[in-house]
Amino acid sequence: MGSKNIKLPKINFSHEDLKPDTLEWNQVKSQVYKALVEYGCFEAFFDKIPINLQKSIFEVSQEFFDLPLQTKLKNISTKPFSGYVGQYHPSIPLAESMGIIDSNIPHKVEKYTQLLWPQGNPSFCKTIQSYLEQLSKLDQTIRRMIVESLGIEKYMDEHMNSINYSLRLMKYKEPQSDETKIGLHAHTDKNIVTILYQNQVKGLEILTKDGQWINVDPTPDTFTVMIGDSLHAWTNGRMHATFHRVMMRGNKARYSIGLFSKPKDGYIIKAPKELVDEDHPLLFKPFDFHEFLAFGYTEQDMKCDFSLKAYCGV
Ligand SMILES: O=C(O)CCC(=O)C(=O)O
Ligand SMILES: [Fe+2]
Repeated sequence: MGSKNIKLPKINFSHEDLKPDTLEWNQVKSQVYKALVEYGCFEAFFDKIPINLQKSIFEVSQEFFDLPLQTKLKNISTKPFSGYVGQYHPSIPLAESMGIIDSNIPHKVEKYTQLLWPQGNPSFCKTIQSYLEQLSKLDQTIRRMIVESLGIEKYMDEHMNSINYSLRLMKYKEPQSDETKIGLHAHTDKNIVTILYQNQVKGLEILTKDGQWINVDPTPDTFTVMIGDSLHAWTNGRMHATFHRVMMRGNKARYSIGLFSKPKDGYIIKAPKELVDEDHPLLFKPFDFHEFLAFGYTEQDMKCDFSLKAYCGV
């Protein structure tokens, strides 16, 4: 049941000088920590995406989804859920998505653009790159604050350098009836941190720890930040990984864009020893993210509520 009363915490990242060791930084950091322990999620007010980029990111996304199916299918990937996925599953026919993996690596976005538009599409390429460049600063600020809050600064460089970014464009068709239809089933993300942005069509819901679904209702300059399983594991359970889903209503298609920080190939996720003690026994055995990801799409995973626990719970 959706609850109308609870609202996600909203945190302002748009101070002029949000730099480590300032009063502003420490204030925002304590809000981030509190929100992530309590909800694993918050809304971030972030003004580094200029209005023209806020607009063009959805324009290029729509341009992509309007391509003929044959063209979209050129972006297929050997990694699960990474390339173009026409339908995640027959039970959620409204959803369609396109992943650009490791999009922070130079020339990756050029390569995807070239594949889809051999004649070139500089505005697609540039829009995706600028969006990634700006929004990844928010991801970095948040992860830095998390490491500081946990008092494990000696792992700062290792943690900051352990990730790559994937960007995923998503479209959910309008339900074409008065009913509410499922857009995406309830799940936790498997990566480190996810930052979601949507055109102004609502649909995202998150589950609170006490089992209430709350609607997320962002504005054009707010982004929804949530913790994935891998960061939950790395922090030995201190950061909550949020269950979320998409419910579609009304007569407008919903477009959303996800920025996913995720461990680099071969990086083993292992909670720092400083976070493990008698009161906080180790929750998960060390694991390889990409192997966990592959497990995530097996039948065994589909049957359990919390696949991380099934995969490597102690
Ligand atoms: O479209 C959204 O807002 C949510 C997407 C999502 O949860 C995901 O891709 O993991
Ligand atoms: Fe998700």
